[in-house]
Amino acid sequence: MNEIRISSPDGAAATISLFGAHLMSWKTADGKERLFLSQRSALDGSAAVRGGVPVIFPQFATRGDGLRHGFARTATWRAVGQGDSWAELALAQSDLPAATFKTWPRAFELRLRFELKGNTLALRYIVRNSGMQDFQWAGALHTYFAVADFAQATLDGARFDGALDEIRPATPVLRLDTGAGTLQLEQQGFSEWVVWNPGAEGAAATADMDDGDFRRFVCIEPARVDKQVLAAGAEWTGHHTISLIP
Ligand SMILES: O=P(O)(O)OC[C@H]1O[C@H](O)[C@H](O)[C@@H](O)[C@@H]1O
Repeated sequence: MNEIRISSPDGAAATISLFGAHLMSWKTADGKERLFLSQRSALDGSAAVRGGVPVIFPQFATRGDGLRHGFARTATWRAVGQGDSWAELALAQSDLPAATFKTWPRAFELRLRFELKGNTLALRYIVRNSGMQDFQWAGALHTYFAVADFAQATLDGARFDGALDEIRPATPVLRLDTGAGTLQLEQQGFSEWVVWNPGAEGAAATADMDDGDFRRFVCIEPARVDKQVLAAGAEWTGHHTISLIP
């Protein structure tokens, strides 16, 4: 998979794949990897990457009759801008294979911008309706945070209680103690946080995950789980900003 690397002067670094505009790795300046990536994940473009930050569009999970979690995570995006510490990728309907376009025949453009500012990673997600008709879409930034031990990690001070798949209100700020530091998660523009971990049984039933992997991550996803209208010519912007805090 073609990848872009960005870094900040203090040594933070990130890797983004054009396949899915997928953030594969984010290391803070202390050299610690902050995202989980399954060692069993297909990394050849044959399936969505299991880990990192999958970009979900235009459907969340199975809430619709389109592809599970949409097509953006398995589409090949274009790099449209890059500096040392930032990169921007785009996907429009003309980038999709005809068979995929047929499943969702709308004129759109997505833009994903990744920027490192010291120990902060800023993601900006833009959805543009470039057509003449309104459309409905749902989406998310399905972030897999690496944790030292899922049973010990806390979110806003509370431990997780086994397998979970929760939709929570979009409070602007959450604090995740990963066991290797505290991350502050901020979102704007989305409607929910989805918090997911498959637990032992779910991990064992997931082909592209090791059985014990459920201990190594928690997904906390700024999301818009239900489809909402985006008017013809309109644009939506969402932000997900993650900071390692002292
Ligand atoms: O296996 P995937 O298609 O990547 O989906 C992984 C998970 O994504 C979200 O977090 C959903 O809330 C879960 O219900 C789903 O299992």
